[in-house]
Amino acid sequence: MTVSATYNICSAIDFLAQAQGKSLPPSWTDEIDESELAGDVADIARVCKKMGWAIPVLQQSRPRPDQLPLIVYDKNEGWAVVDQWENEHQFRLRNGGGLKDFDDDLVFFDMNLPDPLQGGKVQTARSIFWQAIMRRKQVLVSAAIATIFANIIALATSLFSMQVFDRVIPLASYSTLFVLTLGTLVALSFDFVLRTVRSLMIEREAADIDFEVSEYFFARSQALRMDTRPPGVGTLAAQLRGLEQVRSTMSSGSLFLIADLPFALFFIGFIYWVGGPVAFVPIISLPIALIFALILARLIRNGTDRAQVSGNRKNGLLVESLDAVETIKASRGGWFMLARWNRLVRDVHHYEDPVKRTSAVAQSVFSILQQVSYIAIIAVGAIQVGEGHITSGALLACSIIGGRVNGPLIAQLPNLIVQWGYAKSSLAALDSILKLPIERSSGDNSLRPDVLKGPLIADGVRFGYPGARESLEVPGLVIKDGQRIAIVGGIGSGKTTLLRVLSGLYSPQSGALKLGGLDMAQIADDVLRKHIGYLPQDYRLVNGTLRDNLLMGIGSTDDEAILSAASKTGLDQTISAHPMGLDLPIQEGGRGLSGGQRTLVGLTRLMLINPHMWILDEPTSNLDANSEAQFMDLIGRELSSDRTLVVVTHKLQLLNHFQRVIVMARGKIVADGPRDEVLRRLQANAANVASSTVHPLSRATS
Ligand SMILES: Nc1ncnc2c1ncn2[C@@H]1O[C@H](COP(=O)(O)OP(=O)(O)OP(=O)(O)O)[C@@H](O)[C@H]1O
Repeated sequence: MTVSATYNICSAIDFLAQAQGKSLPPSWTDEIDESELAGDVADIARVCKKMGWAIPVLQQSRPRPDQLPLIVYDKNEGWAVVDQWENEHQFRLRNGGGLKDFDDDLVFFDMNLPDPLQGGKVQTARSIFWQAIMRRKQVLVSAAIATIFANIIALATSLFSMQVFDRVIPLASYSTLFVLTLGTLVALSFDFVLRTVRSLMIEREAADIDFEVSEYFFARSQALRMDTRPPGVGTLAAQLRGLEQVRSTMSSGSLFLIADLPFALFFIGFIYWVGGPVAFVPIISLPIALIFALILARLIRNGTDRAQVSGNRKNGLLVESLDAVETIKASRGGWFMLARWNRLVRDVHHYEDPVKRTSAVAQSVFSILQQVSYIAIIAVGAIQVGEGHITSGALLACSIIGGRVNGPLIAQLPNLIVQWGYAKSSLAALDSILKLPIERSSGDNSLRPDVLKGPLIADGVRFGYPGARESLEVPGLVIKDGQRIAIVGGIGSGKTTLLRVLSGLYSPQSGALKLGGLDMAQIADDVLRKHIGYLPQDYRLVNGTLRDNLLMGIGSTDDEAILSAASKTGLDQTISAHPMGLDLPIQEGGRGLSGGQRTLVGLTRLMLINPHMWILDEPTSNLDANSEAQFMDLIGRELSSDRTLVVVTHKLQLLNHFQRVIVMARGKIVADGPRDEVLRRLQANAANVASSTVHPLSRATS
């Protein structure tokens, strides 16, 4: 053993996830109780079982180079991840690149970690639910077996009544009654246990399925490509909330009725056995009920779809009006928003009311059907008893079991169908989210170079926002390592769009972006984000503490490092001014800090990440003169000369800090070169329009 770079099983799995380019939930190890691990080779199976992952495959032979990375267990030293063969006898380890000797006692595991996005394959919402259900086949089979037994036991009460009527009452045989009563009670307790166990099993699995499916959809919504994201955030959120509808339909008690449906045939068979022609009643009434159910499902389909769409838009409007309440109040837009709200509420009712009416009528029809079928069983049964074909006990048994066929199933069918109608509409809305393209996969195929150096080149790049005219056209742009570039231009000239595309957040519709000679679209997301730090114009914070916001996506960093970075950006004043310091609470929507303070948070984050390339969108627009001077000082002193800096600014006085200036107009680069040369051209243009009061930049670029 050359280097003893071993970890416990959890950190080895973390390293493997890194090697496979998959991201595990940050707190996944919280689910593992250390005391459940024995510190032996079986720990890997214990962890996987606990996490619900596939049990890793034991590698039987000496690993081939193409099979790496693998998790390796050494009985003396514990767990590690081997990345590649270094030579015939040694492996290179994942962390720090240490070496490990190969020996026959090492145990290798091929572990396929789950990817929340399953490789980004487009699926339907239905198939995602279905896969999650099928992964729990064993539980479902057990539940089905419990259902079979519970339904067979259900015959006990009817057989009991039959025996009491036919044997006990005529002969006053109380000892028989005692035995029968006891036997039936025992059968009923079995029935109770089986049904309870079945409910608990299904509920537990439904919770697991919910966890798995909602994780998938949340991850998917986060991974949506920024440029193709639907503009309505509230509407999108409401579409995603459709999951709740599907889940509640799935886990509702009504689902058990579906499981019980096949037993209706079994019960009809029983009625035929006990009551002969009495069975014709449920044989006729059951299909009638099912046909009514299908008609109801068709009738409400359109209504649930439209009510769902209007409901989602209503939610979108609600989110928007609460988010933009300041603007709405300041511009007295309350009535305008209220009018839109009322229209949407009316729409929802317009589509929902027919669904409710149809379902109410269906409920009455089904209730009548139930009663008619009961009366018919008694009537037909009475004739059979009268003619001596069956006993009155048999008639009683038939009426009890007839109630099972026509009872809860028929009574709840309309409700279940309406629920299912909404669930189907929700699934369709979820499908429309699944059809949206997602960011580059972080899976196995992404490139994860150890060193990412070299110019950022935009070649024939074109980008347009959905539904908008082309916003950006860059035939050729080269940003070399270490350059300090300022981007200027009039309002709406495409500066922000250029930064979004250069930072890899928005993918161009055509052309290519190359970073260090690699196609940027191929570089793994986490590698790219570490290399390129982007500070948007309006830096938003998320609910949590200031520390959460500073460290989101960075991992654990000690407070000393945070405070040191904060002192460089000027955020330290905000931290020290608040009694809770780094634990200063940030409210939902990122409220709690001023615009300037938010920018400082973003800058401090970048200081902590220290990316190779800094792309900043108007970083000083919210800052006062002091903070601006501190910022310029920061980029002058703290940013080493190999760091690249691309900054959009409207402030001409900042240009002194940059060597190169790019001028944009109408989505195109209209000037690009050394600062002084470009400034001379801008000033010449400005002189031409000296009489105008328009800002020289906007004039020069128009
Ligand atoms: N999310 C969006 N959806 C549709 N069009 C957009 C979107 N964002 C920007 N645009 C359009 O793209 C064009 C360029 O916008 P961009 O934000 O890049 O301009 P800018 O130069 O950064 O402006 P400013 O100086 O005002 O920040 C504008 O015409 C704008 O209308």
